[in-house]
Amino acid sequence: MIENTMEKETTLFHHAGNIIRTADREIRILAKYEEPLVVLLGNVLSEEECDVLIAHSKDSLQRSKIVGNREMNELRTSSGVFCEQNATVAVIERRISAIMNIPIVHGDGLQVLRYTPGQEYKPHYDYFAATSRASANNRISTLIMYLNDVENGGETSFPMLKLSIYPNRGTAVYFEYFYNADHLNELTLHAGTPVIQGEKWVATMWMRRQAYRLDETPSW
Ligand SMILES: O=C(O)CCC(=O)C(=O)O
Ligand SMILES: [Fe+2]
Repeated sequence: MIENTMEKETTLFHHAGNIIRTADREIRILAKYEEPLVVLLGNVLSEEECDVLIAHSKDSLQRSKIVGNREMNELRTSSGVFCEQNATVAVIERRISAIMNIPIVHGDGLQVLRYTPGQEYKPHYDYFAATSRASANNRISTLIMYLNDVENGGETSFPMLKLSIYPNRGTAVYFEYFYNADHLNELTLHAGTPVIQGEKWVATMWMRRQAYRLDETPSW
């Protein structure tokens, strides 16, 4: 793709046109915020895939409670698990890799979060601070997939862009934050606003600059 002459920074999102054709699905581009790039995507997951991810994670959430490694912090009050591999997860990860245009071994793994009423994810960045050890192989892009329709609340909001994405089953939001101009990265501050009514389920993939996983069939 030919870059704009207006000193536009590089992007990984090289998809032209209205549709991203992956091996098994046509993803629709619904909306775009140009800089920092935030793209709303439709038809990312089928209803069945959403259900499989929720059911699969429900079990793991249950198990992690039994083991007692309950996670508690003020920033994020939802509960989350990294998905164990299965056939559906493998198919979804291949699709995610095509959308994000990065090999899946750069990914942290598919994390599923569940929010109940009152739960939220306060404003944060997905990348690590330059001073942290994790920043040696920092995150560069995010895909948040919405696994269910939420009755009320639970938007993903970008307060500095004054932009809110409402959770709709099967859709996703993509954004990236490896700009040379740091202020653009800082504009990707985002939050999962409190769920008011119903439950909210999302699956998130964070990509790293370099390979992160050892192979394509890790066990978390
Ligand atoms: O739940 C949301 O809308 C936001 C999730 C999020 O920011 C993340 O998983 O990094
Ligand atoms: Fe986030």
